[in-house]
Amino acid sequence: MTTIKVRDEQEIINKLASYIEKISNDAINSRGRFYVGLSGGSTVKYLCESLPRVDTEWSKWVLAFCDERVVAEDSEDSTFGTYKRRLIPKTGLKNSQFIVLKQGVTAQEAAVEYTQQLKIAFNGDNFKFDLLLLGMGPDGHTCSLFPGHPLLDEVNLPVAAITDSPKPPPERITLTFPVINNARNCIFTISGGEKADVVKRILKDKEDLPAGRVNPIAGSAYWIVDDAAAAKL
Ligand SMILES: O=C1O[C@H](COP(=O)(O)O)[C@@H](O)[C@H](O)[C@H]1O
Repeated sequence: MTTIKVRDEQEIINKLASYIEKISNDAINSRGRFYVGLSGGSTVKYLCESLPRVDTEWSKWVLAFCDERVVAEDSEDSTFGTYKRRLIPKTGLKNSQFIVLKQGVTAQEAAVEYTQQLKIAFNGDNFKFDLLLLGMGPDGHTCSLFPGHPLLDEVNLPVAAITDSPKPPPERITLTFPVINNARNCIFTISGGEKADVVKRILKDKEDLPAGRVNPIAGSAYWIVDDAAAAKL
């Protein structure tokens, strides 16, 4: 786990852009594709600012979601819907490069169908992302993996449904830890004083909270944290 302390949100955006540029170009040069997982919440804001600056071959990107809300695509809560409106027009990406949630089905059905789409994208069962772009809530959740939830211990399903998310909306799908910790790189972007406590609990006190379980077996985890969020380290 590497902690990168930066001054403010602008520096988070700068740092994120340079990491993404390097990781995407390394992946494209070595394997011809760049597999990336996106999160919702505050990560959207950082990616909408940093990705348009990245010098990369956009056509080689394959984009999935670390978690997604089971809502209509035109809902404010849809993570893909938000990227579609706010990010795609600012980059060379096309809608068709995103692996999106099937509409009009239950969370369980959506998780099964999403798994099928990932099998096609990865050409098999080994879902190895080059990069997962992660956020963390003030309770320590990441993706839609919440403290104390049984999904933290899911070892069989690569993508699981959750219908009792403590943070609305309640119905979501999420990658599980076997896939998260199979990634080559994970990057958290964390800002703001309201996250200072949980940042300390995880990075200093080593408390067992979901975001602290992100520890890729053969990869790297980076925490880009601004001064306010790092205040208690
Ligand atoms: O609900 C969610 O929350 C987390 C954290 O959000 P943040 O706004 O505190 O950064 C986010 O990473 C996840 O994708 C989202 O569905």
